[in-house]
Amino acid sequence: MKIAKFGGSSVADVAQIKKVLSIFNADDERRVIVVSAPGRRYPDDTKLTDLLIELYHLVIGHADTQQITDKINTVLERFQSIEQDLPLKQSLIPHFKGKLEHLIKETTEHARLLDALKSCGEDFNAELIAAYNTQQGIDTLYYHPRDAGLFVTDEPGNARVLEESYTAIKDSLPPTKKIVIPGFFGISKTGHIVTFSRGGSDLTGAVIARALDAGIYENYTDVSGIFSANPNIIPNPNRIEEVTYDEMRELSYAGFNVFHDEAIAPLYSKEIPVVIKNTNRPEDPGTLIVSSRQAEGVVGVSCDKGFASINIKKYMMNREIGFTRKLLSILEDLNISYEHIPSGIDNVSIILREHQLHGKEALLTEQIRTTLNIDQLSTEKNLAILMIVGEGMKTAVGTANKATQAFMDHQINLKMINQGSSEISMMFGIEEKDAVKAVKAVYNAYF
Ligand SMILES: Nc1ncnc2c1ncn2[C@@H]1O[C@H](COP(=O)(O)OP(=O)(O)O)[C@@H](O)[C@H]1O
Ligand SMILES: N[C@@H](CC(=O)OP(=O)(O)O)C(=O)O
Repeated sequence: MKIAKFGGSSVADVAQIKKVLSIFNADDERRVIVVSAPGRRYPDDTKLTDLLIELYHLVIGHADTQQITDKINTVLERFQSIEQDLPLKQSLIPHFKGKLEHLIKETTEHARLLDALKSCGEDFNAELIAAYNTQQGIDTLYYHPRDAGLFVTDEPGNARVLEESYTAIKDSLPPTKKIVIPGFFGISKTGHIVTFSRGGSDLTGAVIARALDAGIYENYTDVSGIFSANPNIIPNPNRIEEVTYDEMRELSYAGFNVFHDEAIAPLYSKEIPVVIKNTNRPEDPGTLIVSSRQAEGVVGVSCDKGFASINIKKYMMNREIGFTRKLLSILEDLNISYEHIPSGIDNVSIILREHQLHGKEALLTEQIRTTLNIDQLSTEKNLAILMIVGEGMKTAVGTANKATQAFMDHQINLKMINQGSSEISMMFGIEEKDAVKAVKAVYNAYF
């Protein structure tokens, strides 16, 4: 059995949706598809999810009724134009309109309203696509995550999948029918709609693939696979034929947004392979994500912005038993997650995503100063992290040298270097302003 997920670019308009359905219907093995909300049709277009977020801000900002109505209409017009062009005989627009108005009227808590509105993009799209396929004579069911058994934690905007979902989904979905499921959200045990982080429809597809023990998880997008660097920075980059789960997790974590980094977790323990394919060129082989491969050198160079570093210095830190534990418990108490902890004998840096500091920075630094009696503390922001990734790095000699030489040749100030014990990636901390230059320089050094 194959589970396929189609991203926003694959369902942005009628022409794209028809390509999706021809892929869906071409193979009986392809039983469940997960769809995103309509994405951008042209570069300056707004993703439907972003229109829904704008609607939320108007509602909570007590904008006048006309502005809210206009935004609801803008959302509905995207679906209406899809319906008209298909054409769908029985309009779903009155139903969608009622649902949006009901949510706005009845949802009092802001975080809940945001999640509920954000979910409507994928939800309406799935319902519409299933209805059209049925109209075309292929009996197709639409399954809301509530009915599919996709249960998640209750953290608005950042849901985690609950383990019990896997059996619930297996038990809920009829084994012989074609099914369309909206991506990006699940249902908490208190019955609330909770969304994943942005790009999270990839995760929905992965969860369904694992629950149904799929032979393959196909992830359809607008590029013919994963490239060794972001194609928006490097023109015509090298296409990766095969990449491991571990390599992909590192690459998507640091900016390869073509596949959500959390989507690897449900798949790797069951060794369900993933193929990244192009909806516009389904005949292209794409990129296969697998558990192991014959690896040589570096497979990809990724870079992501928006990091901060808290640099701490204390003489004799290396002799102080329990220092790091106390430091980490401060982060834990403030519910802050970190990314890397490069350290020296008398200093340690905590690298985290800048958004983790929002509203907590003063408290965090104050607690570190007072609890740990340190000598110096400084915070650096606007950092980028560049990663070179490859299972082959374990055995290759001189890999780091190529990157550091590239930084030197291009006058890029290197703020820190870190290599995890798995030796499949190396992280370089640089200033955000150097990010594009650095990717070009390092990519050219390896490819
Ligand atoms: N290394 C990479 N390989 C392929 N695509 C990448 C890479 N890094 C970034 N991208 C971008 O990811 C995009 C696909 O992801 P996304 O926009 O989320 O698609 P979808 O709407 O299908 O989910 C590509 O169009 C490309 O611009
Ligand atoms: N629509 C959501 C979820 C998603 O996965 O979208 P896409 O498949 O277009 O990346 C978002 O924009 O974040």
